[in-house]
Amino acid sequence: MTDLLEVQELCIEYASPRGVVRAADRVSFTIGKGEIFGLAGESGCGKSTTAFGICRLLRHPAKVTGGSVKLDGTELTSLTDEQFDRLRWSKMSIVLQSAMNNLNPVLRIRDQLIDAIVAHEPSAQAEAGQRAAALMKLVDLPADRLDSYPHELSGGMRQRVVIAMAMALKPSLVIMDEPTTALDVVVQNGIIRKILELQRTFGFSVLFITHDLPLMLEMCDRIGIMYAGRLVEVASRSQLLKEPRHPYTQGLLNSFPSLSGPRTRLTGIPGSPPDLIRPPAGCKFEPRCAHASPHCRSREPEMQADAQGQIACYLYSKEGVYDEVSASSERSR
Ligand SMILES: Nc1ncnc2c1ncn2[C@@H]1O[C@H](COP(=O)(O)OP(=O)(O)OP(=O)(O)O)[C@@H](O)[C@H]1O
Repeated sequence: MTDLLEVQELCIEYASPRGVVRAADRVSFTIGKGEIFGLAGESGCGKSTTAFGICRLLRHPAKVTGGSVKLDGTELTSLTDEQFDRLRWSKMSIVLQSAMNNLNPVLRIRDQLIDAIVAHEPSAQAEAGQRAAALMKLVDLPADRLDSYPHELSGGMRQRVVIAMAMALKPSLVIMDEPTTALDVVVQNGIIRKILELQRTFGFSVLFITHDLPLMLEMCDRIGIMYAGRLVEVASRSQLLKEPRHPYTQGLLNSFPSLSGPRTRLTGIPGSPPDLIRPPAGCKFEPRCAHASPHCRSREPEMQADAQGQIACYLYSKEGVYDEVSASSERSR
């Protein structure tokens, strides 16, 4: 599969009165053309910061301090704001948790859709009204809702409008950060089905973020697991369902009940994530890890690729195995 998005060593920091929070720490992953890629991890691990860094929605005091983001070969980090604005919506669009954050409360839906189209395709002025109506149809909303203001629509309808808007210019990448979290389960299901249908029809790639791990495992082709600002494992959905490898991934998956498998006791993960201002020197998960060895405390494992995906854990690297062997022979002396 050809890569559409290539994120390399992305670093994002927040300056705070207590010190610098490194919310995304050398994050690297790729998303293939037409692929749905998920970012998962506990609250505060840096998922939204990473996504916002990619689509340049970070606000002060957040700052990209290093790394590279390429979309279809174009380096995004060096674009001017003006160049980036041209690319946003046309090549990359964004669907956020609360539709009210995406929509202008004082503009009718029709005007918002037309504005989005004409801002990037000035020549489409004459046909923009028709295109707006077609977009409403695409997300199963009646055309007369074009005359509504956002507050006159239900939460589910608003989110459908936002999805329609994200589709307006046929982008190659859609970033979805908790697109259904604020909605009830039934509405949520309808929206997810719609997103998948549109994705199959248009073939765009998706960067998908949700707290709902079962949903992520259902939707995504590949998933990156983040912990304390670092990606610790990247693997296909089938690999994660069959054999999650990183102790953190295993803990995360054990925190959710399975709807289809046998009933098992939910174990969760003891402890809490580290302070990102003063993270541990070695593996950031080491203080909570049942498999930690002395090596894990002294140096952070690097992400390594193998047949099952990518993993940053000494349990799966020769370096860690050798260290564990020498540590145990020292212990037995
Ligand atoms: N304005 C800010 N100033 C300082 N630190 C911040 C700020 N915004 C976010 N952070 C920190 O950055 C880290 C990453 O936050 P982020 O919101 O990206 O995580 P997340 O994984 O998306 O969480 P959630 O799932 O709750 O949305 C957190 O530790 C958070 O406390």
